[in-house]
Amino acid sequence: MSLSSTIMFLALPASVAIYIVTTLLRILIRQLRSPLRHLQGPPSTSLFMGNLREMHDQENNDLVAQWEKQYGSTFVYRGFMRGSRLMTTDPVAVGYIMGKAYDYPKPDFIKETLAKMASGPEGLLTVDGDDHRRQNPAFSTFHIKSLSPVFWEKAVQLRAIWVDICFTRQSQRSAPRRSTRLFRVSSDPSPKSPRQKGPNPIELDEPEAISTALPDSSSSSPLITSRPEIQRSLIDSLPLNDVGKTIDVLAWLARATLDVIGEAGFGYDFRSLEAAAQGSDDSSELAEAFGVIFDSARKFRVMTVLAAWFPVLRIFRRQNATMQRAQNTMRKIGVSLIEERQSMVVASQSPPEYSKEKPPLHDLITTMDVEIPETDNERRDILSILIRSNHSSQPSRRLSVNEMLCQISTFITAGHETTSTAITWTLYALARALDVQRTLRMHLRTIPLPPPSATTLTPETFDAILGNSYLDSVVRESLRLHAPVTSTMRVASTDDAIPVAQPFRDRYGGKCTAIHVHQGDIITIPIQALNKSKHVWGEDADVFRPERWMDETDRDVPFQDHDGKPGRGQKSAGAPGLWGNMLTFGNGNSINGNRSCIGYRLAINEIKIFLFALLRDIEFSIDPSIEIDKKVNVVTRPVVKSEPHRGNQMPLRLRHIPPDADDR
Ligand code: HEM
Repeated sequence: MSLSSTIMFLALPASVAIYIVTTLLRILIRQLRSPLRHLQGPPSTSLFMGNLREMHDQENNDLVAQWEKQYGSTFVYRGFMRGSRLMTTDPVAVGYIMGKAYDYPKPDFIKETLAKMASGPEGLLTVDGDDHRRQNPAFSTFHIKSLSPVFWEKAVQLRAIWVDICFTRQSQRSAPRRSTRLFRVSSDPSPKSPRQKGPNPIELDEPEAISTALPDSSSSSPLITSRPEIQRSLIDSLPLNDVGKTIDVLAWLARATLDVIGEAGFGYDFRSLEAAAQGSDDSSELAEAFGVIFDSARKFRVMTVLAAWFPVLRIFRRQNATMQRAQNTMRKIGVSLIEERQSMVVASQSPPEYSKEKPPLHDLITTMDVEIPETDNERRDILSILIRSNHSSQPSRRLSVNEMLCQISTFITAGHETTSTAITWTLYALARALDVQRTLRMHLRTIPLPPPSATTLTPETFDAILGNSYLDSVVRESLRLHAPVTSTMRVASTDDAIPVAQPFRDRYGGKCTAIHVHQGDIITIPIQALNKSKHVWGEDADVFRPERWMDETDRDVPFQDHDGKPGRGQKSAGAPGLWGNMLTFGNGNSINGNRSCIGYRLAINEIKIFLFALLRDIEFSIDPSIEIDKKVNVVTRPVVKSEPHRGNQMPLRLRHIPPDADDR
């Protein structure tokens, strides 16, 4: 071999080795320079994974609360390669970090996972700095209340399907299994999992124990129509069934909330409920495509983590043909939705009013419920409103087509499983607390239904539902105890000293009055642990007690939700949150970066309207021997502890309670 070919032969491995060594050195030096190394915290249990493995079960074993007890409110745990990561439950520190979203953005590996999870690199969830500053105002003009009929229609459709499965088809065995790859709702999509073989996600394996959720597809019941008047008139004449049936409510709710976000987000009919109710694989093209992308991104990939440190690895990522097809489909449908809305806006608004500026940033969240003028032929979905607002803003501030496309997938990613798990956890909490469920039902029954001929509820009825204080307390309490997003992460973009409410001790016993961080340090905000903190919520912080939100004596801290309504329920000052002084929907500061949830009002209204439709005359209970665990994969979903192989599920028993029956 000649000298030059020997050099060539050695050059590649040598450069790879140099690249790896320098990157590792860079990581090591950064860790050695980080002031976080002086903080106390649990010993690392693995060289490569630090404490990450034990953290996998943190929502079930109160790990953060235990660490907090041992090391105080501010401490470090170890991440990949044993890097120190800050964890703090100090309310001032959390408020400071969350309130400076542009100085403390999401770490790259989180943004990348979210982007891959279909929200795209240019959606609101993933953009930073000026792009975020420019995009965020576009979301300020949702008129959430005008979406109530959409929530009602889907809630009633779901209710009718459940009624059909549980009360009118009892003698019938389940329909044959059908294969669909859409929304397996499984936390373990490995090939060994029984779910992987392809049964319908809402069909469980033991028909005797848990009813398969699919009705006989050969006889499509009128109950699965989405026409509310037909459903309501049938509901009241249902037979009382004392035994009831058990179904996996999570899988059904995932479909219902997908349909909602399709309609409310961009006027698209996913037909996901309808398809499942008819036992068919034939849901919409977009639902299929999103399912492919979302399922694949949800899988934990070491490659994604490694690529955060070794960016060169990104070029080796394989994009298989199915994934490519799914992305093309999403793009094709997204572009046609945008074009259709754009031409409607141009037709209704000419010439465009370029002079109108967007509202100043600090008005954004507070204006979310503002009435916007709408003509009959204007669509009210979020995309249409976004396009109208885009059209009338200065050209330099407009969203590009790519950015619009990313918002479509952002709505689906951020607004669908968050809400379905929130409703699921609420039904679960109510199933475990039947007395609370009875009280809630009593309150819901005081809200009159319109005559059977009505196609939807009146604005007054929607107002009565959304303003019902017991329902509001139940939803707040459930979202406190069962936050669908249980933690979030930030990275320090500069060296900083984070203020704290409580001084804490470093590992040498020294007193610290601020948390010093170095650029690049990673921070975890333990949303669930903060929501359950005994310092804030009292000794019964772990208990589902909606009354805590109604009790005047509990409200000793003045606080306002971002929409100006009085914040309620906190015993002492907790971390400031967007809603109800809890971090379930994150938090932000309109001046230094607001990354709080733009969909929180939509989600709350949707949850309330679903609960109203489902709980008025159906009782939800759970077999007391079933233990439910939480499993985090971006969103925190339930699993049956003894059946981890079945993936995510929430088997609840449904019993019909006629309107005039005493439901005890
Ligand atoms: C119960 C339901 C929901 C929960 C618990 C929830 C929770 C959250 C949380 C915790 C954040 C902040 C994440 C962080 O700072 O790291 C967030 C952000 C966000 N949410 Fe939600 N969300 C819900 C429903 C929705 C809905 C229905 C939509 C859309 C229509 C939505 C859209 C978004 C978007 C776009 C962001 C990113 C905002 C930004 O970074 O500027 N969410 N959500």
